Amino acid sequence: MSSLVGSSVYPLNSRNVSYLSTGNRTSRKKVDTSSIYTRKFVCCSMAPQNLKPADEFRPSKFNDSSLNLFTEDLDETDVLIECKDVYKSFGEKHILSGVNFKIKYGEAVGIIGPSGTGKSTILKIIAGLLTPDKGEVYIRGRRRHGLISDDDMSGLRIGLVFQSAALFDSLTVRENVGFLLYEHSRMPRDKIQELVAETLAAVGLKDVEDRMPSELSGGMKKRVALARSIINDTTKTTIEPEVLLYDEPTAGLDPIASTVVEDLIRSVHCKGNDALGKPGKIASYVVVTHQHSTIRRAVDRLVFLHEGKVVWEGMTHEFTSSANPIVQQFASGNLDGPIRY
Ligand SMILES: Nc1ncnc2c1ncn2[C@@H]1O[C@H](COP(=O)(O)OP(=O)(O)OP(=O)(O)O)[C@@H](O)[C@H]1O
Repeated sequence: MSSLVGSSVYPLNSRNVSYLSTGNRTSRKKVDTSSIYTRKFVCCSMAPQNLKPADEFRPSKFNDSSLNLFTEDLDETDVLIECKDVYKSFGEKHILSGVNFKIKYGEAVGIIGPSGTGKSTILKIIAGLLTPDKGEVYIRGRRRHGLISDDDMSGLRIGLVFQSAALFDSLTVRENVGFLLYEHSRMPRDKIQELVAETLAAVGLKDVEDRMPSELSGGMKKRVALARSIINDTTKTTIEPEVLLYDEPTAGLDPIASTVVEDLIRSVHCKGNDALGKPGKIASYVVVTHQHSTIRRAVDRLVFLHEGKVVWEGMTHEFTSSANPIVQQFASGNLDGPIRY
C-alpha cells in the first residue's frame, strides 16, 4: 500500500466532497475527498466522551524499559488493541483465519509476513475500514461493532498513515495539516494556524505552510502527512492515547530516505523526542513493513503473519535467531522452506 506520507483517518462527511473554510481565504474551498473515501468511516480523531486523561490511563509499569518485554500475563488494562480470532475473506479467498494478538500501551510493533498474507487487511480492520467476518477487535476493552463512524467513538484515537502521501492537492500545507481542526473543532483560526506551525516544526519542517503539495519533495510530503496525523485539538480537556498504524511507510524509498522516515516514526512516539525536543504524543504504533531496516530501526516487537494466522511473535532482536523455520526462511530470503510462492 502507500508510503509514510500517510494521513490520519479523517471524520469526513458521508459525501465525496467536503468544503474547507480556513478563514484566511475569500472563499470556501471545495475538496474532492473521493480519492480517500475510505477515511470517512474511520475517524477516531474527535475526542471520545468519557475518556480518562492519558496520565491516568498510562500504566506506571510501562514508564521504563520493561516496555520492551511482552508477556502473556500482562495486565489487561495495559492493552490498547486486541484482535481476537479474526477471520476475513474476499470472495473465495480466505485471507485471515483466526488472527490473535494484542497491542499494549507504549508498544512499537511491526507486522511482517509474506506478500498477500493479510497484513494490510488486519491494519484496515483495526482502523475500522474493514469489518471482520468473524472474531472481534477490542479497543481499550470495548468491542468494536462494525465500521467506525463519527457517532461510534472507540475511546482511542487511531490514525492510519497510508503509504502514499494522500494530501489534498488543492489545499495548502497549512490547510492539509489543519484540515481536521478547521472542519471539526471550535478552535479559533489563529490558534489552529499556530498549532499547525508547531506540529510541522515537530516533524522538522519550517515555513512551508503556504506551499501547495506540488511544491514539496516526496520526503517533505511524508512529513506533512505525518504532521496531519498527529495534530490534536489542544482545547479538549481530556487527552486520549493515540495509536498510529503505518502501512509500509518505507516502501519504495532509498536507504537514506528510509532511515529518515524510520527515525521520524520513532520521534513522534511517546518514548521519543520530536524535532523540537519534546516527547512524542503517539502512545503506540503498528508498522506493516517488508523492509529489514524498518524492522530493525522502527519497531521493538514483531508479529509474524502467515497463511492467515500469527505464527510467531517476538522481540525484534529475536527475529534473526528464531528457530521457527518460517521465520528463518523469511529472515534469510531463502527459496527453500515452508513459505511457498
Ligand atoms: N478489498 C479487497 N477485495 C478483494 N481482495 C482483496 C481486498 N483487499 C485485499 N485483498 C486481497 O487479500 C490479500 C491480502 O491482501 P493484503 O494487502 O492484506 O496483503 P499484505 O500481506 O499486506 O500484502 P503485501 O505485503 O503484498 O502488501 C491479497 O490477495 C489481496 O489481493
